[in-house]
Formats: sequence, structure tokens, C-alpha cells
Amino acid sequence: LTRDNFQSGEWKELEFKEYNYSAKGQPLEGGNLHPLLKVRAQLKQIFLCMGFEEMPTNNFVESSFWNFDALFQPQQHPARDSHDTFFLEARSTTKILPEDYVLRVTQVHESGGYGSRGYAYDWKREEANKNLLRTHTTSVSSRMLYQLAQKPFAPKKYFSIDRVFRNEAVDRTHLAEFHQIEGLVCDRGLTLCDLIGVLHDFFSRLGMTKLKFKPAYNPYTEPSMEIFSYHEGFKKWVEVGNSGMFRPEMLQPMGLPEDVQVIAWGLSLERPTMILYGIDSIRDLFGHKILG
Ligand SMILES: COC[C@@H]1[C@H](c2ccc(C#Cc3ccccc3)cc2)[C@@H]2CN(C(=O)Nc3ccc(OC4CC4)cc3)C[C@@H](O)[C@@H](O)CN12
Repeated sequence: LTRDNFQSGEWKELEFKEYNYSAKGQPLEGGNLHPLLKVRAQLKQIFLCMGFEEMPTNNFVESSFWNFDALFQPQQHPARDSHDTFFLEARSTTKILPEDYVLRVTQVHESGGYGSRGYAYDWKREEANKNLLRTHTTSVSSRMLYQLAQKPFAPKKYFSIDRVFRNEAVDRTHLAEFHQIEGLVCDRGLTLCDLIGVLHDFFSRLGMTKLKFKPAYNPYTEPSMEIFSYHEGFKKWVEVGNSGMFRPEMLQPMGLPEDVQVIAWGLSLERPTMILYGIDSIRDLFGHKILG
């Protein structure tokens, strides 16, 4: 049946075969969810089942204060250099800081306190005011912990999964941005055993039941541990994240009770996704290649 013979009325003389109502339709070429989004949904479900609340991570732009100073990361730390961090020229006028808290952060950086000697340098407010693209979601954790400290204490379990930005050389497994996954538990009397226990619980839900931990260093956690999991497929230990206990120099200036500890850990979303989907180059995660 064509437009012409339909318009001319010729169709009335034509013979047509019986319409087959049980014929299958053309297969639809549906879309696919991106592997990163599927793994993100799986990890979000793991955190929710463990009773964690999601933190609000909808601000890529952050002040150096929440990204570094609140975490007791000194202003001369190399990670605060423009070789590692994307600073923005636009000066933000909207970001106000709680001045009493800024004073306590100044003091703990300059002269210590809470059992710490501090870093003995002249802390500069203009350095803390610089805006940047957050280098980790721990900047959101510091905001949430500060807010928690402004109310009568109640234990909390938070998580975040979102983009972070680092001014790093791009290679097969590293881009200038990646998705960080972070979990934290804030409660009275937590110890390293609690951190090890929650890591076993979390990673076992990802199928990683054989873990080992190595001492590490982070400016904002003490002690810190690198997390390794034995990968049966590769027959080798794979580094699967980093963790630690936030330092008193970070928690005490916020106003959290002295006996409150925070255990926290982090990993990336890209690394597990690449391994779970057998993707060799991180660019294939973001390119136009059709992923199965
Ligand atoms: C600039 O690189 C940072 C990123 C990223 C990372 C590292 C540390 C943190 C953190 C933290 C932290 C520490 C203390 C307190 C709060 C947060 C977050 C992300 C991964 C962390 N890593 C990482 O994700 N590795 C990983 C994770 C899961 C995985 O699953 C597979 C199915 C088996 C495989 C691998 C470890 C390495 O890949 C590392 O070389 C790269 N790291």
C-alpha cells in the first residue's frame, strides 16, 4: 500500500494477505544504563542497607577552608598547590564562615591545642577564602560534621558518592576528575577496631571478603590505613581504598564532645567499575564506545 495508490483509490482493486496480528514487532534498540551509574546505584544501596544517610554533594565549587583548613591540612601542604588543585579566580562573596569556628581553626593550625602542637606557622585567612573545585568529598564530610557539632550530640552514619577534581597528569587509569565514594561513622568511643569491622562489612557486600590493611598517612586522619583486597581473578592483592580516624585537631575545633570519634574511608567509583566491566582504559568509561 503506497501513498499514491491510497490517494488515487487504486487500493480498492488490490489484493492484500490477511493481517497477522500475532506477528512480533520490530526489536527496539533500547538504550543502556552507563556502567558507572549502575555501580553507583549498587554502592548507594549498600550504604543505605547499612543505615548510612547520603550527604548533600551538589557543590563542585568549595572554599579552601572546608576542603583543607577544616581538615587540619596546613596551608603550605603540596596538595594545596595549583599543580594539584584547580583554583577558581572568581572570588566568592556568598560563602560566609562561622567566625568563632574560624578562630579555633586558626589557633589549632598555628599553636595546636587538644593535645596537638599544631604547625607553628602564620595561618592566612585569604588562603582559606580561595575557591577551588573540591579535591575530595571529605570537604562535604567536614561541613556535615561541623553542623552535627552545633546540635546536642547524636551518633551519625553518612556517605557520599560524587565527582572530585584533581589537577593531575591524565593517563590510562587517571583523569583530572573521578567519583569519590566516602563513608563515615561518628559516635562516642569508636576505635580502629570499629573501622576495621565496618570495612569488612562494607567490602564483603562487594564480594571482597579477604582484606588486609597497611599503615598509611593522610593529613586529616591518624591512624590511617590503606585497604587491600585479594582478587581471586587476578591472583593478587589490589588496593581498594584508604581509611582512617579523623584527627582531634579536626574534630575538636568543630565543637564535638571530646569522647566522640569519627572513622571514615574512601575509594573511587571508576576503579571498581573498570574491573567489574573489564574496561582497560578509563577513557572508555567516558568515550562514545558502546559498552556491553
Ligand atoms: C587520586 O587517586 C585516588 C584514588 C581513589 C581514592 C583514594 C583514596 C580515597 C580516600 C579516602 C579517605 C581516607 C580517610 C578518610 C576519608 C576518606 C578515595 C578515593 C582510589 C582508591 N582506590 C580504589 O578505589 N581502588 C579500588 C576500589 C574498588 C575495587 O573494586 C574491584 C572490584 C574489585 C578495585 C579498586 C585505590 C587505588 O585505585 C588508587 O590507586 C586510586 N585511588
